[in-house]
Amino acid sequence: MTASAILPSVKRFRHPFLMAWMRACWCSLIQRLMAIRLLLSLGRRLTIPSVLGAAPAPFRGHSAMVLGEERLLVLKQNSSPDDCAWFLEFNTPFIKEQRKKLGVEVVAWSKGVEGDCLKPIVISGPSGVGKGTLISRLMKEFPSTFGFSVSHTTRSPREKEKDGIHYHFTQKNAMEKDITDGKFLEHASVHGNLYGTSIKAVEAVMDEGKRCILDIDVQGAKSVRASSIEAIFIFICPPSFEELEKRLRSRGTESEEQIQKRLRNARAELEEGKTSGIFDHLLVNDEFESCYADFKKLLCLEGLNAKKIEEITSHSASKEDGKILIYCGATEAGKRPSSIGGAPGPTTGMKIRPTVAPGVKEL
Ligand SMILES: Nc1ncnc2c1ncn2[C@@H]1O[C@H](COP(=O)(O)OP(=O)(O)OP(=O)(O)O)[C@@H](O)[C@H]1O
Ligand SMILES: Nc1nc2c(ncn2[C@@H]2O[C@H](COP(=O)(O)O)[C@@H](O)[C@H]2O)c(=O)[nH]1
Repeated sequence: MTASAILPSVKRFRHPFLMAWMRACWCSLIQRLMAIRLLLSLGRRLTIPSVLGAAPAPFRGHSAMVLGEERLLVLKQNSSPDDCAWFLEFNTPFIKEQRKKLGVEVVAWSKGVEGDCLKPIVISGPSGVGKGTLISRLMKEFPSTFGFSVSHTTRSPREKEKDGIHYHFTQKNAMEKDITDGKFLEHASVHGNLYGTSIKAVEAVMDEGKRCILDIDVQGAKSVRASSIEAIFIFICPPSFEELEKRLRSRGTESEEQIQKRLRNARAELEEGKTSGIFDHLLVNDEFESCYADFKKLLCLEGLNAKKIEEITSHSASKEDGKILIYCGATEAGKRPSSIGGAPGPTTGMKIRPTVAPGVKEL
């Protein structure tokens, strides 16, 4: 029996985060009864929130603790290290923004990702400038360092494109539903089709311990910039508009109508890429080898400069089966928590340590 099965009987007494916790987790009967008692004791009319984000698979057995006034840390029992820590956010900046935007109560899941992951890399630029070529080369040279975030799109596959590798090819209705359900980090209508980065796509790369690369358009880059994800934003420019057109035509994958549309959009994208302030770096892809060398230099420098997670002093939490998960709390009052990001993406900076006995441990 899932927690949602008991919801009708307590609908008069609703509390956003407790109800979402009960609905989303498979809690034990005792936990459910305790939660109902708590709800009854609240004695006021509250609302059931919409649950956003890619939720953990249903699980039995967990421990949980409230972190500050923003989120709940849920530790799944008997799960692999890359799937044991989840955050249910109920009052983070993202939640406040969504609440305002959607006009309803919301909570959101964010998966806890172990380690001090290096910042994801967002690459944008007009169609045909060579983003894909640069990324392929990088992935080929450093296959265990970088991982590509496989986007969803409603456009038809090109001849050599494979589902799940180049894109997740999907239908508009299905993608729109997933967007409404909060499963996407960002999405945009590009050249007449829907494109988007699912939270799962980014998590899949992080679960492999790799640095995530996103090839997305300028609108998508703007959305990621506005989110809590800390990434490096790179805009690729062509040496000239004529050369861009030449490359787009020589690729031979678009109809004349599509080429015209992409070239029209390129003018606006180039303008925005250069002037909007979204991008940390602009790279001109003129001679390929020299551009690729600059691209690598830039990533290497950023890697060295990547902000280290601060030392952790506050929260800690226990997990059964001989493992303790230590949550990175704020170091000083007023400083932001040292775990990074959060819904609509994963929360990085978790530290999971094996130990001889379960129990809460101070660092
Ligand atoms: N520096 C370069 N000089 C000449 N040709 C290039 C260069 N870089 C890439 N190309 C070629 O330009 C064409 C477009 O490149 P690519 O497909 O990588 O562009 P893209 O930016 O990923 O496009 P889209 O946004 O449509 O996916 C390809 O045929 C590629 O081989
Ligand atoms: N906002 C997003 N834009 C995306 C995503 N995946 C790809 N793109 C951009 O779309 C255009 C066209 O791509 P094509 O494969 O049809 O040539 C290109 O600029 C990509 O950067 C995404 O997930 N979100």
